[in-house]
Amino acid sequence: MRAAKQYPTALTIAGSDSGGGAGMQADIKTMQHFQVFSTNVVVGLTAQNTLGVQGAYPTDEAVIDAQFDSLMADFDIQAAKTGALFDAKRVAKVAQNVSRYQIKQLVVDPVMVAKGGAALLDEAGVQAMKESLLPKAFLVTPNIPEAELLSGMKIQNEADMAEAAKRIQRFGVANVMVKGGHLPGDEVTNYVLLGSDSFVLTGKKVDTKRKHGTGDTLSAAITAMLAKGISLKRAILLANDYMNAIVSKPLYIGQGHGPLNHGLWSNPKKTFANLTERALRCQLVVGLANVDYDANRLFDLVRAACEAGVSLVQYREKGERSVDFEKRLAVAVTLSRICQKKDVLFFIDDDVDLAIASGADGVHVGQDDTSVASIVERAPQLLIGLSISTMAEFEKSRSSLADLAYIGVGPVFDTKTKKDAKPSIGLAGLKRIKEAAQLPVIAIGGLTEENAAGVYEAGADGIAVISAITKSDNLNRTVQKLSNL
Ligand SMILES: Cc1ncc(COP(=O)(O)OP(=O)(O)O)c(N)n1
Ligand SMILES: Cc1nc(C(=O)O)sc1CCOP(=O)(O)O
Ligand SMILES: [Mg+2]
Repeated sequence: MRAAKQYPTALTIAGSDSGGGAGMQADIKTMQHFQVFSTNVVVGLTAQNTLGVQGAYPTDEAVIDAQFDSLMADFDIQAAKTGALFDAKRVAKVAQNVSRYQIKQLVVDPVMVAKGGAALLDEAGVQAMKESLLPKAFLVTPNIPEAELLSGMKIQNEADMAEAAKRIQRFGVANVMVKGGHLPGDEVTNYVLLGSDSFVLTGKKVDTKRKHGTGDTLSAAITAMLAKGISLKRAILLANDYMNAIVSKPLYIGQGHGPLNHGLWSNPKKTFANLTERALRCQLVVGLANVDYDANRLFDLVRAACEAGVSLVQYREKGERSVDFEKRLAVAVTLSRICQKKDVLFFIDDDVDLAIASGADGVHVGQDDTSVASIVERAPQLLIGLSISTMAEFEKSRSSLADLAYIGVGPVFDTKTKKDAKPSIGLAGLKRIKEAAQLPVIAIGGLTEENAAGVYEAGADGIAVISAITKSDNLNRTVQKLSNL
C-alpha cells in the first residue's frame, strides 16, 4: 500500500449533471465524503433533472486538452476516473491525455447505456472505448448492458458475468467489476475479476427510485480510495459498503429519480425543507382499532395504501382496547418498514417515545399533547404536525409554527371516527386558517372522495383521513380522488 498523502487528490473526467445527482457532481460529492480532493475535466454538459435529460452539450476537444493541461501543470493526481464521454472523438481525446500524462490508476466507468436502456454512447464510441481507453484502464466497472456490449455476449447469471469479465480483460484491462444491479433477484450481485483472482460481492437491492447516479458514485468511491493509497480489492469492498449504506438512506429531492445521499446525511428525510408538495398530499391515519385489532390486516391495508399512492401514514392507536408499548412498537416498526420501501413518510400520533423508538419520520400532536418545544428539544430529527381547530388555537400556536412541517386543521366536517372531536369548522373555517397560515395545511375530519375537491378549493395542501381509506371499496380510486389528482 502506498503511503497516503495528507490531501489525496483525484480527477473525474466526466459530464456535468445539472440536477446534481449523477455525473461529475456525484463524483465530487463522493470524493468529498471520503476526504479526497476532486479535480475535474468536464467532457460535456447536460441539462437534466430527476425527471430526465433535456439536453446534452459536449465540450470542444481543445477545451478538454486545456483542462488536462491546467490540472497536470499543478496538481499531484493519484487516481482518476471517467464517466460519460459523449462520443468516439471525446473518448479518444481523453485516452490521448491519459497516455500523455501517464495516469496510472484510471477507473473507467464505461457509461454507455442509461438506466432506462437509452444509448449514451454510439457504436463508434463503444469501439473507441474498447480500442483506446480500456487498454489504459486499471479497472473497468460496466453494468450488465455495458458488459454485454463490451463482451459481445448476453448476461443472465453469475456464470455469464464471469465469462464476460474474462472477455473484457482481453481489451487490455486487468481488473473488471461487472455490476449486476440489472439482473432479477432480491440482492445485487457484483462480479469482480482482479487479474486471475475473482470474487462476488452482494449488496442490498433497495426498492426506491432514489438512486440516480449509482454507477458514477461507486466508481468515484473506488477512485477516491485508490487516491488514498488503498489497495484495489479493499477499495472495491469499501465502496460496496458505502453503496449499501447510502441506498438505505434516501434523500427526498426532486419529483423523479432522485439522487443518492452521498454525504450520508443523518435523517435527511426528516429535514422538512426537503419535503415536496406531494409529500403531504394524502395522509392515512390508522391504528389497530380501525381494523378490529388484526395487525396483519393493518399491515396489508397500509401496504395497499402505499401502493395506491398515499404520501404519509400516521399510526394512531386510539380505541376501547389498550395496546401496550411493546406491541405498539412492534406494529410501528413494521409500518415504518412498509412505508420506507415506498418512500412514504411515517408519523406517530401523540406518542413521542414511540416515534423515537420506531425511527418514525415525525409525530402528530394535538393542542393538549406534548408541546412542540419539548419535542424539538428531545427529538429534533422528528417532523412535527400540530392540530389546530380554531383561529384562537392558531394564535396560541404562533410561537411553534416555525418548527412545524404542517398543521392538521379540523374537523372540517362531522366525523364519527373521533369520539372527542371538536365542533366542525366547515370549508369557511378551513379557509380562514389557511389564509393565516404560512405552512402546509392538512384538512381532516369527515373527508370523503366526494368532498375532497372542495377542501382543496378552500386552500388545503393535503388531506388526512381514517374512514375514507379504511372503509374504501377501491383504494386506488379513493387515494387518487383524495389526492386531487
Ligand atoms: C393530520 C392530523 N390532524 C389532526 C389530528 C388529531 O390529532 P389530536 O388533536 O392529537 O387528536 P388525536 O388524534 O390524538 O385524537 C391527527 N391525528 N392527524
Ligand atoms: C383523528 C382525527 N382528528 C380530527 C381533528 O379534527 O383533529 S378528526 C379525526 C378523525 C378523522 O377520521 P375520518 O377521516 O374517518 O373522519
Ligand atoms: Mg393527540
